[in-house]
Amino acid sequence: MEVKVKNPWHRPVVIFLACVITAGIIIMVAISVVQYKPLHQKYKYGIVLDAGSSHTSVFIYEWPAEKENNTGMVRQKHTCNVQGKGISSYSDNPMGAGTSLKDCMEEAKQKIPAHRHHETPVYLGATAGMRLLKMENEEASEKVLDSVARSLKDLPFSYQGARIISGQEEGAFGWITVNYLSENLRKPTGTLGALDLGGASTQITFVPQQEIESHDNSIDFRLYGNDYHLYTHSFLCYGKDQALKLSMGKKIESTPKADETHPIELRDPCFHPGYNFTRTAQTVFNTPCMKKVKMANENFFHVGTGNWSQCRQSIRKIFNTSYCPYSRCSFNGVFQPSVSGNFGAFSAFFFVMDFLKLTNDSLDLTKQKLATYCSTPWKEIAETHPHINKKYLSEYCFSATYILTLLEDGYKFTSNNWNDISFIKKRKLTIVLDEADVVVQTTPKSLHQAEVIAVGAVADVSEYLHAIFQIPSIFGK
Ligand SMILES: Nc1ncnc2c1ncn2[C@@H]1O[C@H](COP(=O)(O)OP(=O)(O)O)[C@@H](O)[C@H]1O
Ligand SMILES: [Ca+2]
Repeated sequence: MEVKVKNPWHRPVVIFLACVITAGIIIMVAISVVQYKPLHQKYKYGIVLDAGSSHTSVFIYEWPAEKENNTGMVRQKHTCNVQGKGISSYSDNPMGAGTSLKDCMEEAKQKIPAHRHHETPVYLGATAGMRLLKMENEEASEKVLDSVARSLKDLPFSYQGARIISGQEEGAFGWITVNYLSENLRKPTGTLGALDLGGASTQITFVPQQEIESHDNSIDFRLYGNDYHLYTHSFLCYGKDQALKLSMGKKIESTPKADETHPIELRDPCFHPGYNFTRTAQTVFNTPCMKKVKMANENFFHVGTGNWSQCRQSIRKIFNTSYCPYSRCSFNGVFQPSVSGNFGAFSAFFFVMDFLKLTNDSLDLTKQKLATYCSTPWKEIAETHPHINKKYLSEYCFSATYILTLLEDGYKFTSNNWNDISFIKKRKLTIVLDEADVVVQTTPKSLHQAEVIAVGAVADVSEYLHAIFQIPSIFGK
C-alpha cells in the first residue's frame, strides 16, 4: 500500500518559490523596460575627428534612425577637444598622436549607446599641419597617420579612414558647413561664401560671378537637388600661425646685426609696447613655409613697438601681388574672381575678431580701434585679461592686422563690401534631412566616379558623411 507522505514544507516552499519567481519576473520586466527606452530611441551616430594644425576636435553627430515624415534632424550631440597640440606636433613621437585621442574617444564610448557602437562610422580628416609635415618629412607624417588609425581601429566603432584632406576639400567642407548652418541649401535664396582661417592654411570658397580661369580652383556640387559651381582656394602657409612666422622671418632677415656678440633685436610693430621676449630663431624658421637659414640656433630679442600701420606694412610683404597669369589674382599668382555676395568668416577669423569686439564695425572703424589696441602697453593688456592664454593674447594685434590685410589686400574686400562679411561661430551643426540628394561631383575627367555617388539619394547621415569623405576620390586624387 502506498503511503502518501504529507510533506509539511510543501505549501511554504511553493509560496516561497512563487514569490521568488514573481520577484524575478518583476525585476526582469523592470530591466527590460529600462532597456527598452534607449532601444526605442533609435538614434544613429557618426564621429568625425577634425585634426587641425593646432588641435584636434572630436564631433559626435546624432540623428533619428527612422525618419518621421521623411525628415531627420541631425545634431551635433557632443564635442570633445583633445588635450595638447595637433597630431602633426607628434612627428618625433608618432605613438603619442594615437594616445592623445584616447580620452575623447572614451567619452564618445560613453555618449553613444553600446548597441550602436559597431555601426557608428568614425572618420579622421587632417588639415594643413599634416600637409606641412608631409612636405617636410613624409615618413613621419605616415607614422603619425598610422598611429591615429591604429588607435581608432582599436575602438568598437566602425573605422572608415584617417587621412590628410586636400585644401580643395577643406574649402568645400567649410562652404557646406556654413551653408548648412544658415539653412541656405534648403532655400532658393543665395548661398554664403566661406572664409576659414586656420593656423597653417586659410581657405576662401564662394559662388563666383565670372568664369573660373584655373581648373584647380573649381568644384561642382549637387546638394539638395541644386547644382553649385564654386570657386575655392586654400593658401598653405597663410594660416595665422604660419603667417606670423613668414612675417617675423622676413623681419629677421632684414634686421642688421649690431655686432657678432649680441643677439638681433627684432623690433616688431605687431606686438604691444613693453612686450619683450627672447626666442630662438628655430621657433620662426622651423617650417617648410620658409627657406632654411643658417642662424636657426641663434637667439633673438622679440621686442614690441605697437604700431598698427607699420605692422600692416610688414604683413603686406608676405603677399606677392607683382605677378598674375590670369585676368585677376588674389596674391601669389593665384586666380580669384572678384568677391561677390555674403560671406561667413569662421575659425580664427571669428576667434580673433570676436575677442577684439570687431565683428560689427565698418572697415574704417575697425582700423581705428585696432590701431588703438595695438599701441596699448602689453602690461595693461595682460592685466586686463589675466585669464586669457598669453600666447593668444600677445598675438591678437598681429592676428587682427593679418586678417585685415588678408581680406583687403589679399582677397580685395573694400570698405563697400566689408559688412558683407559676418564673423560667425560655428554653432552646433543641425542638418535637416528630407529627401536630400547629396550628390557631389566635379570636372568631366572623373565623372565616372561622380556618377556612382550620384545614383543613390543619400538616405542618412552616415552616407552623407561618407559622401563628404569621398570627395577626394571624385577629385581623382
Ligand atoms: N581662442 C582663440 N583665440 C585665438 N586664436 C585661436 C583661439 N582658438 C583657436 N585659435 C587658433 O585658431 C587656429 C585654428 O587652426 P587649426 O584648425 O588648428 O589649423 P588648420 O586648420 O590650419 O589645420 C589656430 O591658429 C589656433 O591657434
Ligand atoms: Ca581648421
